[in-house]
Amino acid sequence: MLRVGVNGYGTIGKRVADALAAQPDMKVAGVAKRTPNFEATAAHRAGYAVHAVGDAAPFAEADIPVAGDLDDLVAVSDVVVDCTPAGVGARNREVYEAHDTPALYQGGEDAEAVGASFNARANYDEIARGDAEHVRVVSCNTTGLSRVLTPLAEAYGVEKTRATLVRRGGDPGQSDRGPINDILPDPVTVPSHHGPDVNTVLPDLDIDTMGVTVPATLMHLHSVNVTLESDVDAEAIRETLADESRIFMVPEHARVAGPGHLKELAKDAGRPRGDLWENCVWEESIATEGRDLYFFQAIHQESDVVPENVDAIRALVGDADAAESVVRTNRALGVGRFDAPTDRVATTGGAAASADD
Ligand SMILES: NC(=O)C1=CN([C@@H]2O[C@H](COP(=O)(O)OP(=O)(O)OC[C@H]3O[C@@H](n4cnc5c(N)ncnc54)[C@H](OP(=O)(O)O)[C@@H]3O)[C@@H](O)[C@H]2O)C=CC1
Ligand SMILES: O=C(OP(=O)(O)O)[C@H](O)COP(=O)(O)O
Repeated sequence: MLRVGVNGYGTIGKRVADALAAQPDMKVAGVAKRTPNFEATAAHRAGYAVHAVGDAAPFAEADIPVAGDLDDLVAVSDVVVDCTPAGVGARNREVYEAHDTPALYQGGEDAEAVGASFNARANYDEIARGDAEHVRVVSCNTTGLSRVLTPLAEAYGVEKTRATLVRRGGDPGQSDRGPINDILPDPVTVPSHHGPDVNTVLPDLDIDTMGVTVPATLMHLHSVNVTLESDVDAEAIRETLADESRIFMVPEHARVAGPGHLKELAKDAGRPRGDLWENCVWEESIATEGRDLYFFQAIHQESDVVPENVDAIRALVGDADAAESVVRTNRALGVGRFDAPTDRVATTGGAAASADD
């Protein structure tokens, strides 16, 4: 049983902790946080040992028992998943190294500084075979691009990818970043950092990306053009992507217009926090013109990296291979499954859809 510490219990950290707790081969050794806010209370109520980073007194005032400090958490962890804000993880590395404890970092950390980057579909085996002790799980947009481009490259060869990322302005809970009322080239420099970030896990891929930030919070939206190495028809692409466990092929009959509907679908299906761990690719958007492929996909930035963190732990210290880990992670979380009535609509058309047709 792998004991995993989670340092930083916010948007990503709390989701990673819950995903780890669901795994048959892992347990949450504890979580660390600086301030005893509502999330710290929720962590305590979820049964996670709460460790205080810095002054522990405010936790006592908030009736949150403290199991120790960050050092104490690392001492009882086989692996630590750092989910602190961008750039903070790099500062925590020395604590993990002092305990000789392998650690995962998130996409906000500098790829060069961490040294190795991870995406289960793109490079699980490379990380598992390697000797990296500190690995960065690539960010949500890079996760979404890597997951879809890897199978396309494997099946057809990819000559060039061009993607425009319409990025949400901030997460629903990030009120300090709003209110937002603009449309920004972001970054205004082209290509954006996303292409090189994809190259940290797919080094040979020729990809250019552009970023735009908009007044939205629910999901990112990608407009993707891939020039393949051979002519292909849209049906073959649909079949290839439908085989990917972490790609949800949004069917036309579901009448999903955008992230608003997708989040409703996830909540109706009883997903925790309305999370969508999968890339959401609109089936009807898939179009081909000779060797050129076009499609739209939506990425739930708060959760698509969560199963990746679970797999990255096994790649780092576990004994499972890529296929085993992904199956185990997906099964424990319910990735690719929508249990409520929407499941019938999403997969087979079901009674609801036929009534509408
Ligand atoms: N949100 C997103 O859309 C995505 C974020 N990421 C990446 O994930 C990482 C975390 O982001 P996110 O979860 O959104 O950030 P949040 O701000 O939501 O959460 C950060 C957490 O870390 C805690 N924290 C802050 N400083 C420290 C510290 N020194 N030690 C321990 N805990 C600390 C914060 O609470 P407190 O201050 O109370 O301790 C909070 O619990 C970043 O690298 C980000 O780039 C990746 C993909 C998507
Ligand atoms: O979109 C993200 O990063 P990315 O666009 O750099 O891949 C992550 O969701 C983090 O975004 P943020 O830095 O706007 O919180």
